[in-house]
Amino acid sequence: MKLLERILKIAQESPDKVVFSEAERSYTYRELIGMMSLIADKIKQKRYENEKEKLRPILIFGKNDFITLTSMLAANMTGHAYIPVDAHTPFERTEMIWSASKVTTIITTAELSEEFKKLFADRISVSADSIEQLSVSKKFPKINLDDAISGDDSAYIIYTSGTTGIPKGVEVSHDNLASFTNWMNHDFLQIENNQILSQALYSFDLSIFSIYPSLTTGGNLVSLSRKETTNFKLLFERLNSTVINTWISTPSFVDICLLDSSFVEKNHPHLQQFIFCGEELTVKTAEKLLTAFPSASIFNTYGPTEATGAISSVQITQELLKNHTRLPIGYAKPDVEVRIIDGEIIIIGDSVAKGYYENPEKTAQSFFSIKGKKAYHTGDAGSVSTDGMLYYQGRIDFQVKFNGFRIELQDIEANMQEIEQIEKAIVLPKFNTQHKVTALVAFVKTNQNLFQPTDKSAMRAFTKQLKAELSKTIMDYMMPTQFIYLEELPLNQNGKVDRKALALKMAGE
Ligand SMILES: Nc1ncnc2c1ncn2[C@@H]1O[C@H](COP(=O)(O)OP(=O)(O)OP(=O)(O)O)[C@@H](O)[C@H]1O
Repeated sequence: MKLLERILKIAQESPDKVVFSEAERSYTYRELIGMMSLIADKIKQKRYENEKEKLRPILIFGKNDFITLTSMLAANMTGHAYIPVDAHTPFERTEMIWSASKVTTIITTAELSEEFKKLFADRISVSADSIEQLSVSKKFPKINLDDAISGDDSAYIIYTSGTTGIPKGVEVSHDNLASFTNWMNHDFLQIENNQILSQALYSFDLSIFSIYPSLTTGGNLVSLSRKETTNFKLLFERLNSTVINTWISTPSFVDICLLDSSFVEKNHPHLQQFIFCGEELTVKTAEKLLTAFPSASIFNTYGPTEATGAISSVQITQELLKNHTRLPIGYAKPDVEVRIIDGEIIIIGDSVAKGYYENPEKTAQSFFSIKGKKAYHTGDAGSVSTDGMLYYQGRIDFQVKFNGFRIELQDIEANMQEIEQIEKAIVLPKFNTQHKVTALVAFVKTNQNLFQPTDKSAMRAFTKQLKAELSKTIMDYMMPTQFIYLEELPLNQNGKVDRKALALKMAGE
């Protein structure tokens, strides 16, 4: 059954059930289908020069809101893949994605500045006002899913930044997405009338953890706007006035929430599970979370965009926390095999995406096949235990040579985070003009109130103590040469620690 058919079935059975909640308004499954069919009609009215053009993906430029979500689904309904681009994406990056994807249809759901208006001269604009047209009729909309994507048709193309800075579009098929969705619906807690947090931008593949499991099980997406995620006061107002059962975010985002004393089980008794992906879940974050929410289940999941969301998961228990300094990333989902080849995690099977859109060269570098099955080089170092538990050991491209020694930067970070006074640490190499590493710089967020940022002598004393402590667990040649203390580590728009911003900071020092 197509994913959209599953969503339609739920909508027909429970049209008045709430499917999506924003701060100001909620929407029902009937409105979801109504809005999809309204946008699909607009797409169908577009004239194409030839049949090939007609099949090209649709770029959707908008915020995390109901009209953007329904535009994405309408694209799939009319047989197109969608390319989600967040409305806050800088113009140049948007232009790069627009030209790399060679799209002919663009849907915009947010207000556009003049330069964007010019770039998207030929666009379908969808505004929130159209929803009001639907409210007039209470009849269930007629909808035809004959043209909807299925099988190996592409569902979406998500552009990741890529190490070169030129965006690469990961092309994910309907069946990739169905495999992920089925796994999510079976391997985690099954909650009736699930209220699922939808916080990740649609342009980040963490968003599929919320969208598809929720829509295919009759859940409600509790959607946080950018205004809410970037404003502490608004964020906690919203969180404290909303019921959430399933939490999905990066570990860095939950770290922010844990800063507020209101983020505890007493105030959120319905929050039953936390699912993390996208970056390393540290022992510290997991411990704090289990202290704040002792009855909740915490899952660490792992996967790159190229393998559709996540491919492994494990519940983080007190027992695991006791026995590990670096948490495992779990057991592979049933239709995926993980092998470690030359220290690198290789993912094989149904989750592996189709490749990089319109980029055969880059596709050939990372995608290959093993015994007729699709396989992907993750670029992550890892190991597997005899019982199949997967361990992550950092990005291979985060390995550097310093004074002749091969050093894993994330290994230093993990050891620093073991130290009680350190919340989070990021270690970056400093290069000279010959691209040789000349120093290792550690950016450190300490526990609150350890010392005043202006108190240089307290800072020096702490650095000395820190080095002494660290020298018990890391080799001399791994010791960072410089320690920079920050009140907060910057996050990128996907809610992961922004290493690029830190590197720029370092260059400016
Ligand atoms: N549970 C986890 N623990 C440790 N690392 C993780 C975990 N989940 C994901 N990752 C890291 O995130 C990577 C996948 O992230 P994603 O697909 O978003 O691309 P990215 O490389 O971070 O982003 P971009 O290419 O846009 O810079 C994985 O390859 C892995 O390095």
